[in-house]
Amino acid sequence: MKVNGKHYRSLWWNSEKNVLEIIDQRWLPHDFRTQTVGTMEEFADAIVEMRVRGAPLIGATAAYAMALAMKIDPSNAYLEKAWKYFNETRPTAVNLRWALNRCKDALLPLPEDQRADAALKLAHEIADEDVEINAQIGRHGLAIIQGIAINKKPGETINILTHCNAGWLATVDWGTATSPMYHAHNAGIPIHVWVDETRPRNQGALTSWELGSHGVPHTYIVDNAGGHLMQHGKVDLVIVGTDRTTRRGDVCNKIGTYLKALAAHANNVPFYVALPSPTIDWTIANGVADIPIEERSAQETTHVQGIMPDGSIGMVQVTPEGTPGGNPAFDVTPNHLVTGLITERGVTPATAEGLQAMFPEFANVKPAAKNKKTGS
Ligand SMILES: CSC[C@@H](O)[C@@H](O)C(=O)COP(=O)(O)O
Repeated sequence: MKVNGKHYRSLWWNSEKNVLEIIDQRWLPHDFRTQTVGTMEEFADAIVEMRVRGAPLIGATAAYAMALAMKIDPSNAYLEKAWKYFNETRPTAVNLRWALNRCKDALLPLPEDQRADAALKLAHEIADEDVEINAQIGRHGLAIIQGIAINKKPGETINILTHCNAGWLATVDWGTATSPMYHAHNAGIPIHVWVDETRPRNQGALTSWELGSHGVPHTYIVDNAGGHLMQHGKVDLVIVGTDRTTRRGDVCNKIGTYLKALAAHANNVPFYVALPSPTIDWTIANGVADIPIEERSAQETTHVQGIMPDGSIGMVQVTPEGTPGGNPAFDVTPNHLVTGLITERGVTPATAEGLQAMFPEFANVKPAAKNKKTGS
């Protein structure tokens, strides 16, 4: 996607310096800063501190992290150590484990002297695949938006609500939930996006920045406005992303998504979830019982970052001194509240049968004994 007229992915390989470059998302939307990531600690920190964030981007970053690990030490022991080290960075987005497993499975059979090159090649492949997957999600999501447009008057705007940032910043490019929006906008369909602010980290500000850069009309709203807008017919559909989808179609996404799904259900508003297949955890069915929910620092709830009167980026406290804050970062929306899952292969009902029909190669994955704390 474009930033000040220049095309960027959310991460890219700098072949002159032989390092990964990322956008440090902690400073957005106020400042566009890029950063090179060249050590194991920098990779882990980038994920933990949410310099990179969003399930698919976390997965792609982890693949580059494994490439670095293999450059440092291509032994089996270091491969296992790196897998464990990075797998513990964030617990909920299953794309992290998916990417680490894919790297491990591909690298273990290789002789050690081939692993560093193979790992880097694989990381590039995972990043490129993510872009293609998200473009496909956009094409399938576009068909849904076109279906809604048919029932509108010519030129009438379609209002879409989204939560968090499941945009190009959360992926390598296009985004998941935003990809149908970009495709619809590019196709000349008049859309307008209600952007939930998404407390406590305000990922909605990232979504607003993205949509604004691409010229997509949007309005930033407080998290609690969605139900009211739906009651008054001001939302035609909801599209959100997901960090982990179970094999029966329960979806785990940024905290507050569940409330949007409940409101959508009560108001007959279609509620779609856009996801690349690496976000599906085929080993679990019941998302509420089995998906590990990340609990982040209370400071993310008691403080808010923004532009200070002197133009610098600063943090202000919004609660009385010493107020305890609770910060579960994700929630689970049960499958019966989901109208459909928009995947790279098409749109499927959020059911075990629907997902298995779309991805038959995973039909026989065995349920794993789970460690709910780590999801592994
Ligand atoms: C395409 S991204 C889907 C999800 O990862 C996104 O909606 C989300 O919840 C991101 O959470 P974050 O905590 O900002 O990493």
